[in-house]
Amino acid sequence: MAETIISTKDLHLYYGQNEALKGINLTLNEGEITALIGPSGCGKSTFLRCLNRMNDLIPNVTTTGSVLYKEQDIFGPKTDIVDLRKEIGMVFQQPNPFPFSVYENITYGLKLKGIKDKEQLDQIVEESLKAASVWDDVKDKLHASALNLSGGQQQRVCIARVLAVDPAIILLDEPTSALDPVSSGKIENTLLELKGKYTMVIVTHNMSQASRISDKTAFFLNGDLIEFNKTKNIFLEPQEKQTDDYISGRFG
Ligand SMILES: Nc1ncnc2c1ncn2[C@@H]1O[C@H](COP(=O)(O)OP(=O)(O)OP(=O)(O)O)[C@@H](O)[C@H]1O
Repeated sequence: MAETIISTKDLHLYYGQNEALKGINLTLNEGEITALIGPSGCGKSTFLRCLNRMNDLIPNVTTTGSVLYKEQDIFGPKTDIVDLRKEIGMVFQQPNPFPFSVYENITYGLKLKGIKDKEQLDQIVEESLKAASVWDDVKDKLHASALNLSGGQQQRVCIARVLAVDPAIILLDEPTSALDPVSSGKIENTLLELKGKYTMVIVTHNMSQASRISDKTAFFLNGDLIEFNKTKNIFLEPQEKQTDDYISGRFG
């Protein structure tokens, strides 16, 4: 039986008066990839950002309900946000490496964690870049600016940066939508290789991407979670008419 790693209970989120999430109950299992799908504006990114309290950075946001990570409510007083975001890392739509070298991008979070030993840093840099399948591309330019890499390479460096601090969960908000098909394919392969070791949640508009890489799929519509099931079931035998309409392109 797969173990639950994070679950939301009656999660509501309001931007001012606008209710963007309307009571979401969702349980994610360790080591699985879950795809969040649904038309634009239905709350996928908002939900994703709840999982590591990224919405705290947005003014005028009210959240009710709970997000239990390893059985503790992340909105509770015991949560250290910096630690939480190391354990639950995030990769964004636009590759956003820091304007430093590749090496410094990867060691940034490690130095914040107090790791200073050069040998240890070198080792984690190599391991993280290898795990993100970008080592061969960058091993000869570790000290050149990450901004000089291609978009796809930058995105894989961003994944390596998240991996370096040893997260449990990786949140990915449309990580390939700004990339060409070859780079997107490389990211997908990277995610498949990381599956099992990390729990991943990916927002995607690309139905074939969701069906290729995810174990489970959650379909959102207007702030509601309409259907959540094994990806195969969602795509082959959706239980709800709205899911069927969406995946067969009748709206959205
Ligand atoms: N920072 C914000 N301030 C105010 N309203 C917001 C903010 N971010 C999102 N919203 C609103 O919340 C709702 C859900 O948006 P969200 O970005 O979560 O949807 P989405 O499903 O991820 O959309 P997309 O697929 O276009 O990225 C929308 O009505 C959106 O306008």
